[in-house]
Amino acid sequence: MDYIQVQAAGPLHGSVPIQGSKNSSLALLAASCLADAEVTLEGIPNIYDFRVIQQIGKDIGLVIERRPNGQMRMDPRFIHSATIDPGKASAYRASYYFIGALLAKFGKVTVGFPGGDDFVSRPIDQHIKAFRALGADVTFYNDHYVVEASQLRGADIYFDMITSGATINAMLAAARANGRTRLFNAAMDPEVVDTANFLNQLGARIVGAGTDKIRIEGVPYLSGGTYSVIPDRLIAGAFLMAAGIRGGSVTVNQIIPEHLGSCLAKLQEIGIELDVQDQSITAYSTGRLRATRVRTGMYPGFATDLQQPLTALLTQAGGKSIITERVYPKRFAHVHQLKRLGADVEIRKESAYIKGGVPLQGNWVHATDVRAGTCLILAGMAADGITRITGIEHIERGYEDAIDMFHSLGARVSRQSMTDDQRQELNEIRSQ
Ligand SMILES: CC(=O)N[C@H]1[C@@H](OP(=O)(O)OP(=O)(O)OC[C@H]2O[C@@H](n3ccc(=O)[nH]c3=O)[C@H](O)[C@@H]2O)O[C@H](CO)[C@@H](O)[C@@H]1O
Ligand SMILES: C=C(OP(=O)(O)O)C(=O)O
Repeated sequence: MDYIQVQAAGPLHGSVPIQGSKNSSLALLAASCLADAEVTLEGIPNIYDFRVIQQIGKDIGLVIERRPNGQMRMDPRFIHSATIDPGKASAYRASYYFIGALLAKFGKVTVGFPGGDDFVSRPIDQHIKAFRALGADVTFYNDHYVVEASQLRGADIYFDMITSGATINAMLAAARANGRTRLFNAAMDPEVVDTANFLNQLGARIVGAGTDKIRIEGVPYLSGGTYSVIPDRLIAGAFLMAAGIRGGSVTVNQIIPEHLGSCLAKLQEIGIELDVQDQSITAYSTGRLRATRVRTGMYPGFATDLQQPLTALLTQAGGKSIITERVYPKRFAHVHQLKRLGADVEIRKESAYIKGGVPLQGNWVHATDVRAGTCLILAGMAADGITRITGIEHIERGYEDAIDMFHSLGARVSRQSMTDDQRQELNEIRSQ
């Protein structure tokens, strides 16, 4: 088994190019099934979830060919099945997009329940509600569910809460439905806008993405084309935070700064200086940070996926910080690991109370999900001694090359193979 080893180093310096957005890529890869011709997607990161999609593609006849520089050729014309293997569907979260993407063409889609980061219960009732509103029947079985509609028809859909996944899925299904669909209380995330832009480039008629009301006129045909995925705002945010934890300067390149508005405001509040350019941001920090209060929220609020690296950062900010998690109120698995490094954090209801400025000490910790992984790498950079992080597979769900990226900034981060002695040490720790 491999683990990530992190040791304290001097200030970070350098710049990193930011990969294409994981969450947008997952939507675009499925959305390509809606096309009636070949599609080329650019900037798709080579991450674990993508490799699962490649296997699903093979099963259903979706041609997926990876070319150099993150370019993907997708040919949906040979899809012969809309049955997604439950095991593969459950290996990641966004497999639910195959329903929206295949329903109009096939009339019946079978798919396993979504997997992905298992930090809390993550219902899909709003996806189901949207499919039913569009005229589909949904039947649940033990390890999969079946969505059927002989003819999807446009409808007005009012989401009970703001959800990016259900907004995108409803948009996919409605793109080729009969008539007009209107989505109310829609998510405004850049990934929603990216999916709408992609579909519109293929000939879809989607208006209003990026606001809370989206109107979709269904079309009978979608052409092929070439499209570049947006950069990953969540990875960019985490690297800017890395500058704060050790001091120094970190530039994130090839990004869209507007996607990071609430994150940038918060980083400035805690004492990180920012130089924002058209497609890059540099964070400067002396390592002296101020405590703050943060509430996560759906876009343009502070992203729940940035809450974990921010928690690591705030363990080093003098004073008391409070992070309130409003999107997934129990998403605090990383806090238990931070405490193993000596962090003083207490969870009460949906909030983490952090006493900052407490020295951290290296230890074995486990990344339970992709963002917990980033949090622990950052915390390890601030800790004395060696921090060893297991659960690399979770980090690889989101990052193409996290270790090299941190390493290139001067961080002492490396991948190591576990020795027999270490395995025994870890077993002893886990049995305590
Ligand atoms: C693959 C992907 O894009 N994952 C992202 C996506 O997940 P995902 O699309 O699953 O998350 P949603 O935006 O749907 O969830 C937002 C909120 O709505 C709730 N909800 C959602 C759907 C539903 O049917 N019922 C329901 O109650 C959720 O529990 C959560 O409280 O957005 C999350 C919130 O920004 C991010 O953390 C994930 O990284
Ligand atoms: C929660 C996340 O991903 P997923 O929804 O794919 O599990 C994430 O990217 O932080």
